[in-house]
Amino acid sequence: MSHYVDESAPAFTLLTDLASRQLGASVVSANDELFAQRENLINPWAPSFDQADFGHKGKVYDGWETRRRRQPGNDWAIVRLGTPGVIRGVVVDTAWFRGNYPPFISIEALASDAYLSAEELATAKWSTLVAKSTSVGDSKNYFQVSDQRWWSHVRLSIYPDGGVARLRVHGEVVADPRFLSGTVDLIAAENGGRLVRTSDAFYSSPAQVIMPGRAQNMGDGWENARRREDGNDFAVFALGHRGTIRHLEVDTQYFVGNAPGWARVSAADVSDGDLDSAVWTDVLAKRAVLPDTRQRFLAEQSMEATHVRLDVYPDGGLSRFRLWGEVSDDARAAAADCWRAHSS
Ligand SMILES: NC(=O)NC(NC(N)=O)C(=O)[O-]
Repeated sequence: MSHYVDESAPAFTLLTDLASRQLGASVVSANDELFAQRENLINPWAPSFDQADFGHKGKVYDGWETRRRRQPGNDWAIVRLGTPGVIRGVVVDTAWFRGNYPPFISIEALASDAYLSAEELATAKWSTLVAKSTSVGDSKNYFQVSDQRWWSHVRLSIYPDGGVARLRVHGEVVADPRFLSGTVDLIAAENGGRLVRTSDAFYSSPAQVIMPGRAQNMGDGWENARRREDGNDFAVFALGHRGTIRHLEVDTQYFVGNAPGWARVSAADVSDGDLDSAVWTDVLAKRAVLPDTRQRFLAEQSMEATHVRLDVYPDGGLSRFRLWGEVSDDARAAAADCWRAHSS
């Protein structure tokens, strides 16, 4: 599940993929999927292709593919996002679809805090985020979005038919404030936590360690390269909302021969936005950690924080990182304002 970083891609691709299966998204419905199943659209890994792989219905593709259309109209698929969010850009990846990609696509969205059925979605009111636009085959097609509202579902339309390997919907999580009460994971992507800096994401990105649930394998965590120079690897995360950390989880499961020897977690209140002058305070002083073990620690400091820095020594990977605590009252009020202000 490697989270490769493409330096030439637009900046919005560094934001959370709200449509990823890793975040809990699903492909609710599609009008056709004869050649290849719609669920492939949201696989977190890069699309693959096997020249020799044919099934009963034709060439096997790692994507969503409809039949050749013989009637007027167009094909579509609907994705329920893993969490609601403001969408900053969309990637329609037609990897491996060369003679069967859709020449045009469009993206619409809707916002609902209900669990809408496929039937309800079919008759719902959709807003256009990307008007009908050209797409090319075997490529990542990037579309910037400037709308400021939050959305819960997107509809990808393809004209007239064809195949799309992946749909990535990048943006900022807008957490439902009703679920920010009590003890929550302040760094969880589903609560708005996000990676802002890292020393090295050679094999896979630290953005994965804040995804929901347990890691499925080593590829579902953060793995840097073997460090051959001085220093140590690190990742800096913004918490979804300012809060007080009470206990932490440093989970090295699946990292058997490549777990860090030691880890340290420090926190800062960067409410002024100046990360470069942040003053970091240890919430977990540097300590030895075990391989392949979910380790829980009490926070050594009670302080309000907006950002957290995870240092690993000298290098090494983690599968999950959790920071349990309470969102501060003013941050929860701000989240409620954001939920209301951005709703459509
Ligand atoms: N070689 C193909 O990909 N052909 C067809 N698609 C599949 N999946 O077989 C088609 O017509 O698009």
